[in-house]
Amino acid sequence: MSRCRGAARPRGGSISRVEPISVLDYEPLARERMHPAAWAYLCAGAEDEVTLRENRAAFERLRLVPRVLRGVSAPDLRTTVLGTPVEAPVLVAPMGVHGLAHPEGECASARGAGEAGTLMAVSTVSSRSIEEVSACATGPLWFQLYVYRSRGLAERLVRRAERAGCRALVLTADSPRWGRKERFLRVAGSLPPGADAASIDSEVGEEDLAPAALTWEDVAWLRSVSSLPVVLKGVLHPEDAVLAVEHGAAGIVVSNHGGRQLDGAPASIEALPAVVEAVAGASGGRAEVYLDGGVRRGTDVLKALALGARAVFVGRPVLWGLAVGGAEGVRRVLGLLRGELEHAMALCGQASVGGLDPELVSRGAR
Ligand SMILES: Cc1cc2nc3c(=O)[nH]c(=O)nc-3n(C[C@H](O)[C@H](O)[C@H](O)COP(=O)(O)O)c2cc1C
Ligand SMILES: CC(C)CC(=O)C(=O)O
Repeated sequence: MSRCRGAARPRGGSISRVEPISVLDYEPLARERMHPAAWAYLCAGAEDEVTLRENRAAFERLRLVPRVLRGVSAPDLRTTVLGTPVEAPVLVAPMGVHGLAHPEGECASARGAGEAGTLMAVSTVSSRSIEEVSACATGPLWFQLYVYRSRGLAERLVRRAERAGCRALVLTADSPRWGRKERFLRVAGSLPPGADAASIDSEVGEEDLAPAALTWEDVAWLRSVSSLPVVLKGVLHPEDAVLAVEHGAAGIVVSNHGGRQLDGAPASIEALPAVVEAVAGASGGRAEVYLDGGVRRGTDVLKALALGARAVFVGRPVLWGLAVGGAEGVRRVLGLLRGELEHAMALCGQASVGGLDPELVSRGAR
């Protein structure tokens, strides 16, 4: 399979554009620039990639029902996430090893995100250390934490993230073991250069680096070792969302890890409404709910916001932009999504991203 997704793209015609005009235009350009094994790793979903495809299909099944004659000429996209202002509710998802896409790795992505006026979540398995990324960053950072069997490592990472100025800890909850990325396993046994995890210190052995089977007590543990807000990533069940709130999570990312963990899990946009409702009941609206998985268009962002997400995280497209144009490519990908969101809001008669009506979204034509 040559592409991450199989949707038809315009063929033939005499017009060739130098500049990509949508996020999806970056995908084939990125593929040309990346090592085949790195590309397979980036694209891969788990096993049959049912959930990977479903993330997109579920967005495409939803319809936006516009409101008219509302005099909206310049929608306001600005919002805050856990108190941090961002220019638009489109954030950079934590992803490992950006060095596979560009030699500057997360340093370039963090600059691109900052220049786009948004925040980036830095993965535990970043190609540049958290200190290096923080030194390059021009915008706010969160730190994504994988808790391995070595709790000492987790605590050291938390301290370093705090010292590096990260504003929240994103605890990934959906990975008690790594998903089987068969698309990658078929083409390569290992990753090409650029895949070293620079923040993992040399004090830990290979066996300490297996993921831990976490429990809710570990959320309480994380809160006890840091005063940073904790965001729980990888929640799909509304009862887990309630438990997250009860254990002190300040935010929840409704996510199936971009279809890379449990194949057969629901699309995140389908899981979102029930989680939003559960969190509203459990926290009185204090905990923020975010979504990731399959966001490729401004209209996807608008659907997620209307269904109750405060912001979305974008994964693979950021790495496509990074592979194509370094920091500038990341800025452009985020800028395209932002521009499309603004356009979609104007067409839907929506003046601001706060308090969008769920009625804006329908499951079929009215
Ligand atoms: C190459 C790659 C690496 C990833 N690494 C991490 C990671 O280190 N930690 C994590 O919590 N999620 C990781 N994810 C999952 C993303 O945070 C996010 O959930 C997913 O990419 C969103 O879906 P999208 O790619 O369709 O936008 C990774 C995803 C990809 C594609
Ligand atoms: C397997 C991990 C080390 C990185 C990750 O979360 C991912 O590639 O999806």
